[in-house]
Amino acid sequence: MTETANVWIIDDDRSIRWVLDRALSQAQMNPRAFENGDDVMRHLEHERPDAIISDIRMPGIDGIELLSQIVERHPGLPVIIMTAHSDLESAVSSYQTGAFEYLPKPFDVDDAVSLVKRAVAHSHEQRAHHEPAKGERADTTEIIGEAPAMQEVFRAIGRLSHSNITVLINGESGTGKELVARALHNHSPRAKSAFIALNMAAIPKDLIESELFGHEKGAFTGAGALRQGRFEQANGGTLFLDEIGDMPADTQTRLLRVLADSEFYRVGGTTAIRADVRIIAATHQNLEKLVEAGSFREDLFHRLNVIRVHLPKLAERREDIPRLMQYFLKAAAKELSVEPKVLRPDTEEYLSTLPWPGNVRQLENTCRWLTVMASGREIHISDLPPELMAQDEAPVTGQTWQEGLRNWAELELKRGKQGILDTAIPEFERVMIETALKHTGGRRRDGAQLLGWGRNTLTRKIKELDMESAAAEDLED
Ligand SMILES: Nc1ncnc2c1ncn2[C@@H]1O[C@H](COP(=O)(O)OP(=O)(O)OP(=O)(O)O)[C@@H](O)[C@H]1O
Repeated sequence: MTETANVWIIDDDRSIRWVLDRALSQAQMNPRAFENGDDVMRHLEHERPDAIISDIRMPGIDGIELLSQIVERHPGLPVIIMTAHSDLESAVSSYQTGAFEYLPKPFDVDDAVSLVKRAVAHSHEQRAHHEPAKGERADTTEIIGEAPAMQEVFRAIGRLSHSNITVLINGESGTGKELVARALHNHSPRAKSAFIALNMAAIPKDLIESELFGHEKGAFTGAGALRQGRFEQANGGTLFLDEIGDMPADTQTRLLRVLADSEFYRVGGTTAIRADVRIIAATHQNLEKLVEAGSFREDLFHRLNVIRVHLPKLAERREDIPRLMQYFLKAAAKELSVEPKVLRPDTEEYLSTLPWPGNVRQLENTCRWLTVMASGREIHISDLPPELMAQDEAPVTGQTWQEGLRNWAELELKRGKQGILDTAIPEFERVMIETALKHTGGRRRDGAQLLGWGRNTLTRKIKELDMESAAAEDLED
C-alpha cells in the first residue's frame, strides 16, 4: 500500500470499535470509528474511505441496509460485514447484497486485519467500476454451526450463491451434506427450479441408469411405460448425487459423457435429450483414493471436483452440540405437538462429550427419542437412551438409582438371600457418606450438614461402617 489506507469501522459495541481501531492503527492504517450507519452515510456524501468494516445489528440502519446503500451509491467501495449472529442467513444476505467478505464474531484480530488489507488492495484495483451484485433472497434453510469449520461452509454457500458451478461435498454420513446441497441450490440462480436428490448407495446397481436417465417403454423387462429420469426432472435445477463413490463404473462413464455434452439418451432410447442440470455431488469416501485404486474415473473426479466443501464430523465441532440439540428438541416438540423438553446443564454437558459416530443425524434422532421418552420436562442424564451410556466409560448406568437398586434386590432374592436390608442400608449410607465427604474435602462438620445429620451421628456411622481410614478427618479437628 502506497498511501495510508482509510478504513471506517462501524459498530455500536465500543469494545469492538476499540479493538479494531487499535489493530488497524498498528497495521499502519488510518481507522475511524462510527457508532451507527446513519453517520456513515452522511460522511460518505463528501468523503470516501478505502474500505469499511461494519457490524450487522445496530440501532438505526443495520449493516445489510447500509451495505445495500453503499453498493448502490458508492460502487467499488469494499464492505466487510461482521456479525455476532453467525448464521447462514446473514452470511448469505451479506454476500448477496454485495459484501466484500463476511466476518463472523468473535474473530481473530489478525484475521480481521488481513481481511481489511485485502479489501483495501481490492479497492485500489477496483475503484473504477464495480457491479452491484444483487440476488433474490431464497427461502431460509436453517443450518446451525458456529464452529469455524461451519463458518467456512457458510462462506462457501455465500460465495457460490451467484454461480451454477459444480460442487463436491465431503463429509461423513449424517454431517449435513444434503442440507448443504439444498442450501447451495436455494441460494443459487436455480432456486426456483427443482432440486432432485439421488443416493447412489440406496439404488440397486442395475437400476441406477434408468433412475438417472429414464427409460423408454419396454427397454428392459419390467419397463412397462416410458419413464423420465432424474436428469430430466432436474432440468433447469440441481441434481444432488449423494454417495457418488458408489456409482458403478459404466454409469460413471455415462455421467461423464452427459456432463460433457449436456445431453443423454434414455435407456433403450435413440433420441438425444438435452438437459441443463447443475450437479452437486457428495461422498463420505476419499475419492482420490478411489481414483488411485481404479474404482473411480479420474476424469469424472476432476469434473466434479471443481469446488470442494468439507463438512466436519460432529465430534470436531462439539461447540455446536448444545444449539443443535435445542433446535432439534424444539422441532421434535412441534412435530409431536408437545411441550419442548429442556436439557439439564449436566445432561447437556455429558451429551457434548459423546463421540456421536452418526453425527448430526444421530443427535437429531436422539432428540426425537427424548421428546417421546423422557418423563419430565427436564431431561436428566438418567433419561438418556441406553446406547448413549454404553458408548462412553462415564459413570452413568442408564438407569435411575432406584431402578438400579430394584434390579439389585431382585437379583439377591433370586439368589435366595434373606435380610437384604442388612446389606443394602449400610451400603447406601456408605455411598452417601463417601460422596458428601468428597464434596467437602473430608471436612466432617460440613459433610454432616450436607447429609442432614448431626456431626456426632456422622462420626458414629463412620465408626460403625468401618470407614475410619477411608473418611480420614483433615486438619480441621
Ligand atoms: N448444521 C445443521 N443444522 C441443522 N440440522 C442439521 C445440520 N446438519 C445436519 N442436520 C440435519 O441432520 C440430518 C442429517 O443431515 P443430512 O441428511 O444432510 O446428512 P448427510 O451428510 O447427507 O447424510 P448421508 O450421507 O447419510 O445421507 C438431517 O435431518 C439434517 O436436516
